[in-house]
Amino acid sequence: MMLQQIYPAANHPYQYELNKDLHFAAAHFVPAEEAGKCRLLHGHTYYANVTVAGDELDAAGFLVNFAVIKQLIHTRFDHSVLNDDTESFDDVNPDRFPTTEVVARTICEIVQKHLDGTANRPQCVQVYLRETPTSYCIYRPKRKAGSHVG
Ligand SMILES: Nc1nc2c(c(=O)[nH]1)N=C([C@H](O)[C@H](O)COP(=O)(O)OP(=O)(O)OP(=O)(O)O)CN2
Ligand SMILES: [Zn+2]
Repeated sequence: MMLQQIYPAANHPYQYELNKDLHFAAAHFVPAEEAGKCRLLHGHTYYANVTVAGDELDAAGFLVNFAVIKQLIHTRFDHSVLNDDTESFDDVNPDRFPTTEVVARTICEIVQKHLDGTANRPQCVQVYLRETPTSYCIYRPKRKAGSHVG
């Protein structure tokens, strides 16, 4: 069961906004000297809140099915070693190390890729990702020219 929590509001111009909480267990390491003990393989239960917004609903009256958001992320990352997911992460480029920041951005990108293929094309405007009881990151994609993100 998820802890019910109020998250920081995403700034966007849309009429509808939905939020999906989900969690997954995963191991990772951060291959940087600066990461200290986190250079060693260790695990977390990640708690994510994904925010999707838009003006148009689909044929079911959804912005996007909550279950689809969970399936996209949970199936991909639950009980995985993030560093082994070479489609999203690598151990050479810091912008692809599986840090909280990069994992949050990656979740947003995975969700947006799905949304871009839907008829109503809503936007993933925020991903809140908690890695430990004391550490979390919020990723908000920048507005793209010609879109309403942001
Ligand atoms: N900006 C970031 N800093 C750190 C990240 C990260 O992803 N982004 N990751 C780590 C470690 O992977 C670790 O899992 C989390 O670190 P930390 O919050 O320091 O964990 P602790 O439980 O030791 O923290 P307490 O303050 O004792 O609760 C490190 N930094
Ligand atoms: Zn960690």
